Amino acid sequence: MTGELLNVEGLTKAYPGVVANDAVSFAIREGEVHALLGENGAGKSTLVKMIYGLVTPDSGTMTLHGAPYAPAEPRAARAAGVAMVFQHFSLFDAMSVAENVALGMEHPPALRDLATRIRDVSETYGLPLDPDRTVGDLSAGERQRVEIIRCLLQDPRLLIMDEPTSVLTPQEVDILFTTLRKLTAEGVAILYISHKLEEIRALCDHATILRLGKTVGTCIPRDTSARAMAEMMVGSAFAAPKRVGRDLGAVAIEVSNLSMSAPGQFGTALKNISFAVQAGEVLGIGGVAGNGQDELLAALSGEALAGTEAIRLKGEGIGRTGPSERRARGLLTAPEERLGHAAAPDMSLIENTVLTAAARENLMRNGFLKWGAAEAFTRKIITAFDVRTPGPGTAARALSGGNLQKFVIGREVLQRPEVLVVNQPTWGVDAAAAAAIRQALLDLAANGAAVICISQDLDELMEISDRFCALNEGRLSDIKPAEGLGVEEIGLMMGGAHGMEVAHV
Ligand SMILES: Nc1ncnc2c1ncn2[C@@H]1O[C@H](COP(=O)(O)OP(=O)(O)OP(=O)(O)O)[C@@H](O)[C@H]1O
Repeated sequence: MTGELLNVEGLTKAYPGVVANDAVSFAIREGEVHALLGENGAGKSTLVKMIYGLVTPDSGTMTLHGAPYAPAEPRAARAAGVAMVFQHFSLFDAMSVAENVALGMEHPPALRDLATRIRDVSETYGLPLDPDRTVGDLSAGERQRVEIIRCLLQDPRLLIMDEPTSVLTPQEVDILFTTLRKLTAEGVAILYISHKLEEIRALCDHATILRLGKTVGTCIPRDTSARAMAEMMVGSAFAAPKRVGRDLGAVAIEVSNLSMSAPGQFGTALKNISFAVQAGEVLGIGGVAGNGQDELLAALSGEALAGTEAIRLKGEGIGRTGPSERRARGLLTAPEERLGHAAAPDMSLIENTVLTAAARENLMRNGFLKWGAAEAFTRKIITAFDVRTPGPGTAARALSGGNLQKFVIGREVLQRPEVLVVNQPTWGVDAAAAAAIRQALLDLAANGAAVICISQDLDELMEISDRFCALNEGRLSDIKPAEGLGVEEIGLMMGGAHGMEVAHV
């Protein structure tokens, strides 16, 4: 089980203004879980895309099982035994699990045979999944299993996983890790990208660390602390977020008996939600994604309209007020999905700044854009939030995931909101940058803003929230002070709707 599987030698890939991978070398052995660590923009995705045939290196070589390996496209990589599970799943909601799996196969068997094979793989690897279910009805964890099973049906020798646990409940993470350990016991190697360092310590045998496109070191995660790994990534020490004592002011936002029907077949209805947040306070809303988080954010942002009095901003009913008017009045939001929703992929960062900041930052005059002012504000975001990019004219889609996330949050924080609502503010963001974003949210509250943080990351919520509640199937739990809240109590508040799943291994 210790033979070398993949050897990467001097891989280089440059994009305009940045060398994403600069002579990267490392090796993966059969049967090991190998972590790829690095801060946002370090070059992890670019490296795995080259291994999977999605990006062609400018120079460098790879060998797989000792033979030259240079996949021109993913199909060639798959044929050579390399599979990849992406961060964003490419599944069709209206189709069944088996139909979705068939779509990703070169030569799919008859659906009935495929369903049997899916059941077999699902049993063997402890990944509960019914091939006949409609994908739109599945939780994020179950959707991921569709992708994993699609990969396993190809009998891979190397499985690449890009941030696989960011959408999973703790129980689903356990199921996934059990599956991955089974695979490695059979000699499959796993290349694992994640910013969750404790998970890496629990799962991975070796780690390679990238910084600014170069390999800067390796470590044995089990023997290295999470902080030491984070500091190897950044190249220096960084501060954990600090809370300062805060005086709470008047109620800034109040939601009363907010009910809304589900926006579509696969959405979640909001049921009688009530809460109030004072100036200077951080309210944390936990829960597994898909329990009404997006719908609550849409109701607060004004993308979905409620009854006038269902949402009150500084005492005034705004439930039927549109997004621009709410922004003008100081209620700002940053949705979860950064590409497409929070940012337009093909537009530059400057244009993306204008999309949400035009009114509050005074970036328009007589219907014309004040380009200089927009560029200056964009530069301010880039500097204050350490967004790694060649410049403000870069298209949003060219940023690494974590850097775009820093931009999206920075753009709202710097507009001095009176109420800020964020959904998964540090999704895909490295440890140091996540600490900086959390600090920015705390600072905002310290300066008198009311902050509502919707997140699946319980550690994050405990770190910054004054009070905590959870969304479960569109209902909000009781709201409790975050300090001293135990894991068990939090579990009860989350309702366990998706948490009781047990792997039949
Ligand atoms: N298609 C592209 N066009 C231009 N620049 C790109 C492109 N893809 C990546 N880059 C740049 O290459 C660098 C490395 O990006 P990459 O996505 O590999 O980082 P990463 O380590 O995966 O980051 P994250 O943890 O944020 O996902 C970044 O500076 C990024 O902006």
